[in-house]
Amino acid sequence: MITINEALQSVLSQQQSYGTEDIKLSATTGRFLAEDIFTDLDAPPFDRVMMDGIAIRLGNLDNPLKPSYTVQGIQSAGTPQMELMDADHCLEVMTGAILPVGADTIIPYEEIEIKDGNAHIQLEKASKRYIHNRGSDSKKGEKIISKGKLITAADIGILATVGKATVSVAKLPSVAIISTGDELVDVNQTPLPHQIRKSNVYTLWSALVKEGILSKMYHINDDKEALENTLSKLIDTYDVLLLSGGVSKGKFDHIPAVLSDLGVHKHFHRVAQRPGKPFWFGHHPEKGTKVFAYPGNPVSTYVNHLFYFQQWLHASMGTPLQLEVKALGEKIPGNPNLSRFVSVRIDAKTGHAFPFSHNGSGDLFSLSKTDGFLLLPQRDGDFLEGEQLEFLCIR
Ligand SMILES: Nc1nc2c(c(=O)[nH]1)N[C@H]1C(S)=C(S)[C@@H](COP(=O)(O)OP(=O)(O)OC[C@H]3O[C@@H](n4cnc5c(N)ncnc54)[C@H](O)[C@@H]3O)O[C@H]1N2
Ligand code: MOO
Repeated sequence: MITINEALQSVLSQQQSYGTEDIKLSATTGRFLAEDIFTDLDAPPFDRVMMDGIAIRLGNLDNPLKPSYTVQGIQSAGTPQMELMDADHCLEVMTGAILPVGADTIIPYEEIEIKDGNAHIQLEKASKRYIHNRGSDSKKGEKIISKGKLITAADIGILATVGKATVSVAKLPSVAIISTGDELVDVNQTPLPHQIRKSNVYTLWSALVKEGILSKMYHINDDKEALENTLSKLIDTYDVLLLSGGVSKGKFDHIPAVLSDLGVHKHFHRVAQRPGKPFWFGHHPEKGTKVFAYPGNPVSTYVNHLFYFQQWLHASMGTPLQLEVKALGEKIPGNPNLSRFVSVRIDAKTGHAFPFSHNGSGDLFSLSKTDGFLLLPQRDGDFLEGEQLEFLCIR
Protein backbone atom coordinates (compact mmCIF):
# COMPACT_ATOMS: atom_id res chain seq x y z
CA MET A 1 0.00 0.00 0.00
CA ILE A 2 1.35 3.45 -0.81
CA THR A 3 1.94 6.22 1.72
CA ILE A 4 -0.03 9.42 1.92
CA ASN A 5 2.87 11.38 0.42
CA GLU A 6 3.19 9.01 -2.53
CA ALA A 7 -0.57 9.26 -3.07
CA LEU A 8 -0.47 13.05 -2.90
CA GLN A 9 2.44 13.23 -5.38
CA SER A 10 0.53 10.97 -7.74
CA VAL A 11 -2.58 13.19 -7.52
CA LEU A 12 -0.47 16.34 -7.99
CA SER A 13 1.20 14.81 -11.06
CA GLN A 14 -2.24 15.12 -12.67
CA GLN A 15 -2.48 18.87 -12.12
CA GLN A 16 -3.80 20.60 -15.19
CA SER A 17 -4.58 24.11 -16.34
CA TYR A 18 -8.08 24.69 -17.73
CA GLY A 19 -7.22 27.97 -19.43
CA THR A 20 -8.39 31.44 -18.45
CA GLU A 21 -11.59 33.46 -18.71
CA ASP A 22 -12.60 37.10 -18.28
CA ILE A 23 -15.28 37.57 -15.65
CA LYS A 24 -17.02 40.51 -13.98
CA LEU A 25 -15.18 41.99 -11.00
CA SER A 26 -18.12 41.20 -8.69
CA ALA A 27 -17.77 37.46 -9.45
CA THR A 28 -14.06 37.13 -8.72
CA THR A 29 -14.07 36.34 -4.96
CA GLY A 30 -12.04 33.17 -4.32
CA ARG A 31 -10.84 32.88 -7.92
CA PHE A 32 -7.17 32.83 -9.00
CA LEU A 33 -5.83 35.84 -10.90
CA ALA A 34 -4.59 35.00 -14.39
CA GLU A 35 -3.00 38.40 -15.05
CA ASP A 36 -0.62 40.74 -13.27
CA ILE A 37 -2.39 43.87 -12.02
CA PHE A 38 -0.85 47.32 -12.52
CA THR A 39 -2.00 50.71 -11.30
CA ASP A 40 -3.52 52.86 -14.07
CA LEU A 41 -2.97 56.08 -12.10
CA ASP A 42 -0.80 57.32 -9.27
CA ALA A 43 -2.28 56.41 -5.87
CA PRO A 44 -3.56 58.68 -4.56
CA PRO A 45 -4.17 60.28 -7.97
CA PHE A 46 -3.84 63.84 -6.58
CA ASP A 47 -2.51 65.55 -3.44
CA ARG A 48 -5.38 64.51 -1.16
CA VAL A 49 -6.57 66.55 1.81
CA MET A 50 -6.43 64.33 4.93
CA MET A 51 -8.42 66.42 7.44
CA ASP A 52 -11.50 68.64 7.38
CA GLY A 53 -10.26 72.20 8.05
CA ILE A 54 -8.60 75.01 6.13
CA ALA A 55 -5.82 74.97 3.54
CA ILE A 56 -3.20 77.69 3.76
CA ARG A 57 0.13 78.61 2.19
CA LEU A 58 2.69 78.25 4.97
CA GLY A 59 5.99 77.50 3.29
CA ASN A 60 8.40 76.06 5.83
CA LEU A 61 6.61 74.06 8.54
CA ASP A 62 8.63 76.00 11.16
CA ASN A 63 7.12 79.30 10.04
CA PRO A 64 4.71 80.76 12.59
CA LEU A 65 1.00 80.71 11.70
CA LYS A 66 -0.83 83.99 11.24
CA PRO A 67 -3.43 84.83 13.95
CA SER A 68 -6.16 84.68 11.25
CA TYR A 69 -6.81 84.04 7.56
CA THR A 70 -9.63 85.40 5.39
CA VAL A 71 -11.85 82.57 4.14
CA GLN A 72 -11.94 82.65 0.36
CA GLY A 73 -14.31 79.71 -0.31
CA ILE A 74 -14.78 75.97 0.12
CA GLN A 75 -12.96 73.18 -1.69
CA SER A 76 -15.06 70.04 -1.12
CA ALA A 77 -14.28 66.45 -2.13
CA GLY A 78 -15.23 65.71 -5.72
CA THR A 79 -15.01 69.31 -6.97
CA PRO A 80 -12.36 70.60 -9.38
CA GLN A 81 -9.21 72.12 -7.95
CA MET A 82 -9.47 75.75 -6.74
CA GLU A 83 -6.62 78.22 -6.35
CA LEU A 84 -5.61 79.93 -3.12
CA MET A 85 -5.22 83.71 -3.68
CA ASP A 86 -2.29 84.40 -1.37
CA ALA A 87 -0.77 83.66 2.04
CA ASP A 88 -3.34 85.85 3.85
CA HIS A 89 -6.30 83.78 2.62
CA CYS A 90 -7.44 80.24 3.27
CA LEU A 91 -9.85 77.82 1.64
CA GLU A 92 -12.02 75.57 3.74
CA VAL A 93 -11.21 72.02 2.62
CA MET A 94 -12.84 68.63 3.23
CA THR A 95 -11.17 65.24 3.68
CA GLY A 96 -10.78 63.62 0.26
CA ALA A 97 -10.68 66.93 -1.63
CA ILE A 98 -7.87 67.81 -4.03
CA LEU A 99 -5.38 70.22 -2.42
CA PRO A 100 -5.99 73.75 -3.83
CA VAL A 101 -3.27 75.25 -6.05
CA GLY A 102 -0.95 77.37 -3.93
CA ALA A 103 -1.81 75.65 -0.60
CA ASP A 104 0.67 73.45 1.24
CA THR A 105 -0.75 72.86 4.75
CA ILE A 106 -4.09 71.92 6.32
CA ILE A 107 -5.12 73.18 9.75
CA PRO A 108 -7.91 70.96 11.17
CA TYR A 109 -11.18 72.54 12.30
CA GLU A 110 -10.35 71.52 15.90
CA GLU A 111 -7.52 74.08 15.93
CA ILE A 112 -9.44 77.07 14.52
CA GLU A 113 -12.57 79.11 14.94
CA ILE A 114 -14.35 80.57 11.94
CA LYS A 115 -16.09 83.86 12.65
CA ASP A 116 -17.22 86.69 10.35
CA GLY A 117 -15.49 85.25 7.30
CA ASN A 118 -12.15 84.76 9.05
CA ALA A 119 -10.45 81.64 10.39
CA HIS A 120 -8.88 82.43 13.78
CA ILE A 121 -5.96 80.18 14.59
CA GLN A 122 -5.48 78.72 18.06
CA LEU A 123 -1.99 77.33 17.38
CA GLU A 124 1.42 78.89 17.00
CA LYS A 125 2.82 76.34 14.64
CA ALA A 126 1.40 73.59 12.46
CA SER A 127 2.59 70.15 13.60
CA LYS A 128 2.18 68.55 10.17
CA ARG A 129 0.75 69.24 6.75
CA TYR A 130 -2.04 66.60 6.59
CA ILE A 131 -1.53 66.03 2.88
CA HIS A 132 -1.57 62.51 1.38
CA ASN A 133 0.83 63.14 -1.49
CA ARG A 134 0.05 62.07 -5.04
CA GLY A 135 1.75 58.73 -5.89
CA SER A 136 2.97 58.17 -2.32
CA ASP A 137 1.14 54.78 -2.06
CA SER A 138 2.07 53.63 -5.54
CA LYS A 139 3.16 55.11 -8.85
CA LYS A 140 1.25 54.71 -12.12
CA GLY A 141 2.24 51.49 -13.90
CA GLU A 142 3.50 49.72 -10.75
CA LYS A 143 2.66 46.00 -10.37
CA ILE A 144 0.43 45.71 -7.30
CA ILE A 145 -0.93 42.14 -7.44
CA SER A 146 0.76 39.18 -9.11
CA LYS A 147 -0.79 36.56 -11.33
CA GLY A 148 -1.82 33.44 -9.41
CA LYS A 149 -3.05 35.19 -6.28
CA LEU A 150 -6.29 33.98 -4.71
CA ILE A 151 -8.62 36.98 -4.92
CA THR A 152 -9.82 38.27 -1.53
CA ALA A 153 -12.26 41.03 -0.57
CA ALA A 154 -9.31 43.41 -0.11
CA ASP A 155 -7.97 42.55 -3.59
CA ILE A 156 -11.41 43.29 -5.06
CA GLY A 157 -11.23 46.81 -3.63
CA ILE A 158 -7.81 47.28 -5.24
CA LEU A 159 -9.04 45.87 -8.58
CA ALA A 160 -11.94 48.36 -8.46
CA THR A 161 -9.56 51.24 -7.72
CA VAL A 162 -7.45 50.47 -10.77
CA GLY A 163 -10.51 50.21 -13.03
CA LYS A 164 -10.65 46.43 -13.59
CA ALA A 165 -14.35 46.00 -14.40
CA THR A 166 -13.50 42.58 -15.87
CA VAL A 167 -10.68 40.41 -14.63
CA SER A 168 -8.83 37.51 -16.20
CA VAL A 169 -8.95 34.47 -13.88
CA ALA A 170 -7.96 30.81 -14.12
CA LYS A 171 -10.86 28.75 -15.46
CA LEU A 172 -12.19 26.14 -13.03
CA PRO A 173 -12.71 22.53 -14.03
CA SER A 174 -16.26 21.22 -14.49
CA VAL A 175 -17.07 18.71 -11.76
CA ALA A 176 -19.69 15.96 -11.33
CA ILE A 177 -20.37 14.48 -7.90
CA ILE A 178 -21.69 10.94 -7.95
CA SER A 179 -23.07 9.01 -5.01
CA THR A 180 -23.33 5.25 -5.38
CA GLY A 181 -25.21 2.74 -3.26
CA ASP A 182 -28.64 1.05 -3.12
CA GLU A 183 -29.13 2.13 0.49
CA LEU A 184 -29.17 5.83 -0.33
CA VAL A 185 -32.29 7.95 -0.76
CA ASP A 186 -32.71 11.65 -1.41
CA VAL A 187 -32.94 14.36 1.21
CA ASN A 188 -36.68 14.86 0.66
CA GLN A 189 -37.48 11.14 1.10
CA THR A 190 -38.24 9.11 4.21
CA PRO A 191 -35.76 6.23 4.38
CA LEU A 192 -37.03 2.66 4.86
CA PRO A 193 -35.53 0.79 7.84
CA HIS A 194 -32.55 -0.39 5.72
CA GLN A 195 -31.89 2.95 4.03
CA ILE A 196 -30.22 6.30 4.82
CA ARG A 197 -30.36 9.70 3.19
CA LYS A 198 -27.35 10.61 1.07
CA SER A 199 -25.21 13.26 2.67
CA ASN A 200 -21.76 13.04 1.08
CA VAL A 201 -22.83 14.61 -2.18
CA TYR A 202 -24.10 17.67 -0.33
CA THR A 203 -20.93 18.00 1.73
CA LEU A 204 -18.85 17.80 -1.45
CA TRP A 205 -21.16 20.17 -3.30
CA SER A 206 -20.78 22.75 -0.56
CA ALA A 207 -17.00 22.30 -0.32
CA LEU A 208 -16.83 22.97 -4.08
CA VAL A 209 -18.99 26.10 -3.78
CA LYS A 210 -16.34 27.42 -1.40
CA GLU A 211 -13.83 26.94 -4.23
CA GLY A 212 -16.09 28.75 -6.70
CA ILE A 213 -17.17 25.55 -8.46
CA LEU A 214 -20.85 24.88 -9.19
CA SER A 215 -20.98 21.13 -9.65
CA LYS A 216 -23.73 18.73 -10.75
CA MET A 217 -24.94 15.84 -8.58
CA TYR A 218 -25.74 12.33 -9.81
CA HIS A 219 -26.70 9.07 -8.18
CA ILE A 220 -26.09 5.55 -9.49
CA ASN A 221 -27.20 2.33 -7.82
CA ASP A 222 -24.81 -0.56 -7.18
CA ASP A 223 -25.51 -1.99 -10.61
CA LYS A 224 -22.58 -2.67 -12.91
CA GLU A 225 -24.39 -1.88 -16.14
CA ALA A 226 -25.93 1.33 -14.78
CA LEU A 227 -22.54 2.38 -13.46
CA GLU A 228 -20.88 1.70 -16.81
CA ASN A 229 -23.52 3.54 -18.85
CA THR A 230 -23.71 6.62 -16.67
CA LEU A 231 -20.02 6.90 -15.82
CA SER A 232 -19.02 6.57 -19.46
CA LYS A 233 -21.20 9.62 -20.29
CA LEU A 234 -19.91 11.57 -17.32
CA ILE A 235 -16.28 10.86 -18.25
CA ASP A 236 -17.02 12.39 -21.68
CA THR A 237 -18.74 15.45 -20.20
CA TYR A 238 -16.78 16.57 -17.15
CA ASP A 239 -13.19 17.44 -16.30
CA VAL A 240 -13.42 15.83 -12.86
CA LEU A 241 -15.59 13.11 -11.31
CA LEU A 242 -15.91 12.85 -7.54
CA LEU A 243 -17.41 9.51 -6.55
CA SER A 244 -18.33 8.38 -3.09
CA GLY A 245 -18.80 4.74 -2.06
CA GLY A 246 -18.27 1.39 -3.70
CA VAL A 247 -14.47 1.23 -3.52
CA SER A 248 -13.74 -1.24 -0.71
CA LYS A 249 -13.97 -5.03 -0.67
CA GLY A 250 -17.73 -5.61 -0.79
CA LYS A 251 -19.51 -7.82 -3.33
CA PHE A 252 -21.17 -4.72 -4.76
CA ASP A 253 -18.15 -2.42 -4.70
CA HIS A 254 -17.95 -2.27 -8.50
CA ILE A 255 -16.33 1.13 -8.93
CA PRO A 256 -12.66 0.10 -9.44
CA ALA A 257 -13.56 -2.58 -12.01
CA VAL A 258 -16.02 -0.34 -13.87
CA LEU A 259 -13.58 2.56 -14.05
CA SER A 260 -10.90 0.28 -15.36
CA ASP A 261 -13.32 -1.17 -18.00
CA LEU A 262 -14.08 2.40 -19.09
CA GLY A 263 -10.38 3.04 -19.73
CA VAL A 264 -9.66 5.13 -16.64
CA HIS A 265 -6.02 4.58 -15.75
CA LYS A 266 -5.62 3.69 -12.07
CA HIS A 267 -2.87 5.61 -10.24
CA PHE A 268 -3.52 3.94 -6.91
CA HIS A 269 -6.15 2.17 -4.85
CA ARG A 270 -5.77 2.19 -1.05
CA VAL A 271 -3.50 4.48 0.90
CA ALA A 272 -1.83 3.83 4.27
CA GLN A 273 -4.08 6.28 6.08
CA ARG A 274 -7.06 6.34 8.41
CA PRO A 275 -9.77 7.25 7.70
CA GLY A 276 -10.14 7.03 3.95
CA LYS A 277 -7.88 4.06 3.21
CA PRO A 278 -9.80 2.58 0.22
CA PHE A 279 -9.43 5.86 -1.80
CA TRP A 280 -9.06 5.20 -5.57
CA PHE A 281 -7.58 7.77 -7.93
CA GLY A 282 -7.06 7.74 -11.68
CA HIS A 283 -7.38 9.64 -14.94
CA HIS A 284 -8.62 8.90 -18.44
CA PRO A 285 -5.57 9.20 -20.74
CA GLU A 286 -7.49 10.26 -23.89
CA LYS A 287 -10.19 12.41 -22.33
CA GLY A 288 -8.12 13.82 -19.53
CA THR A 289 -10.89 13.29 -16.95
CA LYS A 290 -9.62 12.98 -13.37
CA VAL A 291 -11.47 10.54 -11.13
CA PHE A 292 -11.39 10.85 -7.34
CA ALA A 293 -13.28 7.80 -5.99
CA TYR A 294 -13.67 8.37 -2.27
CA PRO A 295 -14.62 5.70 0.27
CA GLY A 296 -18.29 6.07 1.23
CA ASN A 297 -18.01 6.71 4.96
CA PRO A 298 -18.77 10.43 5.37
CA VAL A 299 -15.64 11.40 7.32
CA SER A 300 -13.47 9.44 4.85
CA THR A 301 -15.04 11.15 1.86
CA TYR A 302 -14.61 14.60 3.35
CA VAL A 303 -11.05 14.16 4.63
CA ASN A 304 -9.86 12.80 1.28
CA HIS A 305 -11.58 15.59 -0.56
CA LEU A 306 -9.97 18.25 1.64
CA PHE A 307 -6.52 16.76 1.45
CA TYR A 308 -6.24 15.50 -2.13
CA PHE A 309 -8.76 17.38 -4.27
CA GLN A 310 -8.13 20.78 -2.69
CA GLN A 311 -4.38 20.50 -3.14
CA TRP A 312 -4.86 19.22 -6.70
CA LEU A 313 -7.20 22.12 -7.52
CA HIS A 314 -4.94 24.84 -6.15
CA ALA A 315 -1.90 23.37 -7.92
CA SER A 316 -3.94 23.20 -11.14
CA MET A 317 -4.87 26.86 -10.74
CA GLY A 318 -1.16 27.71 -10.52
CA THR A 319 -0.84 28.39 -6.79
CA PRO A 320 -0.08 25.35 -4.61
CA LEU A 321 -1.99 25.30 -1.34
CA GLN A 322 0.07 25.88 1.79
CA LEU A 323 -1.60 23.79 4.49
CA GLU A 324 -2.07 25.47 7.86
CA VAL A 325 -0.27 24.07 10.88
CA LYS A 326 -1.54 23.79 14.47
CA ALA A 327 0.15 22.85 17.72
CA LEU A 328 -1.01 19.54 19.17
CA GLY A 329 -2.71 19.96 22.57
CA GLU A 330 -1.80 16.57 24.07
CA LYS A 331 0.51 13.60 23.50
CA ILE A 332 -0.63 10.90 21.01
CA PRO A 333 1.25 7.61 20.45
CA GLY A 334 2.86 7.22 17.02
CA ASN A 335 1.76 4.66 14.42
CA PRO A 336 4.45 3.31 12.06
CA ASN A 337 1.89 1.81 9.65
CA LEU A 338 -0.64 4.55 9.01
CA SER A 339 -0.96 8.29 8.62
CA ARG A 340 -3.96 9.55 10.54
CA PHE A 341 -6.38 12.43 10.12
CA VAL A 342 -7.48 13.13 13.68
CA SER A 343 -10.67 15.10 14.39
CA VAL A 344 -9.73 18.02 16.62
CA ARG A 345 -11.17 21.04 18.35
CA ILE A 346 -9.07 24.18 18.47
CA ASP A 347 -8.83 25.86 21.86
CA ALA A 348 -9.84 29.46 21.22
CA LYS A 349 -7.31 30.87 23.72
CA THR A 350 -4.17 28.81 23.10
CA GLY A 351 -4.85 27.81 19.49
CA HIS A 352 -3.84 24.23 20.39
CA ALA A 353 -5.57 21.29 18.70
CA PHE A 354 -7.25 18.73 20.99
CA PRO A 355 -8.40 15.37 19.61
CA PHE A 356 -11.85 14.18 20.57
CA SER A 357 -13.30 10.72 20.31
CA HIS A 358 -16.13 9.75 18.02
CA ASN A 359 -17.51 6.61 16.41
CA GLY A 360 -15.13 6.48 13.46
CA SER A 361 -15.41 7.47 9.85
CA GLY A 362 -19.13 6.63 9.63
CA ASP A 363 -19.93 9.15 12.38
CA LEU A 364 -21.23 11.98 10.23
CA PHE A 365 -22.49 13.93 13.22
CA SER A 366 -18.97 14.23 14.65
CA LEU A 367 -18.23 16.60 11.76
CA SER A 368 -20.36 19.35 13.24
CA LYS A 369 -18.32 19.19 16.46
CA THR A 370 -14.90 19.28 14.83
CA ASP A 371 -12.88 22.30 13.76
CA GLY A 372 -10.83 20.18 11.38
CA PHE A 373 -8.37 17.35 11.05
CA LEU A 374 -4.79 17.21 12.24
CA LEU A 375 -2.52 15.13 10.03
CA LEU A 376 -0.36 12.70 12.03
CA PRO A 377 2.16 11.21 9.59
CA GLN A 378 3.02 7.52 9.92
CA ARG A 379 5.97 7.12 12.29
CA ASP A 380 7.20 5.21 15.34
CA GLY A 381 7.72 8.02 17.81
CA ASP A 382 5.00 9.68 19.87
CA PHE A 383 3.47 13.00 18.82
CA LEU A 384 4.22 15.41 21.62
CA GLU A 385 2.22 18.23 23.11
CA GLY A 386 3.08 21.45 21.28
CA GLU A 387 4.28 19.69 18.12
CA GLN A 388 3.31 21.59 14.95
CA LEU A 389 1.29 19.47 12.55
CA GLU A 390 -0.54 20.07 9.28
CA PHE A 391 -4.21 20.92 9.72
CA LEU A 392 -7.23 20.75 7.44
CA CYS A 393 -9.71 23.38 8.57
CA ILE A 394 -13.42 22.75 8.02
CA ARG A 395 -14.77 25.96 9.54
N1 LIG B 1 -13.60 -6.13 4.19
C1 LIG B 1 -13.39 -4.82 4.20
N2 LIG B 1 -14.43 -4.01 4.43
C2 LIG B 1 -14.22 -2.69 4.46
C3 LIG B 1 -12.94 -2.17 4.26
C4 LIG B 1 -11.87 -3.03 4.01
O1 LIG B 1 -10.71 -2.64 3.80
N3 LIG B 1 -12.15 -4.36 3.98
N4 LIG B 1 -12.76 -0.81 4.36
C5 LIG B 1 -13.68 -0.10 5.21
C6 LIG B 1 -13.47 1.30 5.07
S1 LIG B 1 -12.08 1.91 5.80
C7 LIG B 1 -14.35 2.12 4.47
S2 LIG B 1 -14.10 3.81 4.49
C8 LIG B 1 -15.55 1.63 3.82
C9 LIG B 1 -15.60 2.24 2.41
O2 LIG B 1 -16.45 1.52 1.66
P1 LIG B 1 -16.96 1.95 0.24
O3 LIG B 1 -16.19 3.02 -0.35
O4 LIG B 1 -17.13 0.72 -0.54
O5 LIG B 1 -18.32 2.61 0.60
P2 LIG B 1 -19.73 1.93 0.79
O6 LIG B 1 -19.55 0.54 1.28
O7 LIG B 1 -20.49 2.16 -0.42
O8 LIG B 1 -20.25 2.83 1.95
C10 LIG B 1 -19.63 2.89 3.21
C11 LIG B 1 -20.59 3.59 4.18
O9 LIG B 1 -20.79 4.92 3.78
C12 LIG B 1 -22.16 5.19 3.54
N5 LIG B 1 -22.32 6.07 2.38
C13 LIG B 1 -21.91 5.80 1.15
N6 LIG B 1 -22.21 6.84 0.32
C14 LIG B 1 -22.83 7.76 1.07
C15 LIG B 1 -23.38 9.02 0.81
N7 LIG B 1 -23.37 9.56 -0.42
N8 LIG B 1 -23.93 9.71 1.83
C16 LIG B 1 -23.95 9.15 3.07
N9 LIG B 1 -23.42 7.98 3.38
C17 LIG B 1 -22.89 7.26 2.40
C18 LIG B 1 -22.74 3.84 3.24
O10 LIG B 1 -24.12 3.77 3.48
C19 LIG B 1 -21.96 2.94 4.16
O11 LIG B 1 -22.48 2.94 5.47
O12 LIG B 1 -15.53 0.24 3.73
C20 LIG B 1 -15.13 -0.44 4.92
N10 LIG B 1 -15.28 -1.83 4.70
O1 MOO C 1 -10.69 4.26 6.48
MO1 MOO C 1 -12.40 4.09 6.28
O2 MOO C 1 -12.16 5.39 5.27
O3 MOO C 1 -12.03 4.56 7.86
O4 MOO C 1 -13.71 4.34 7.25
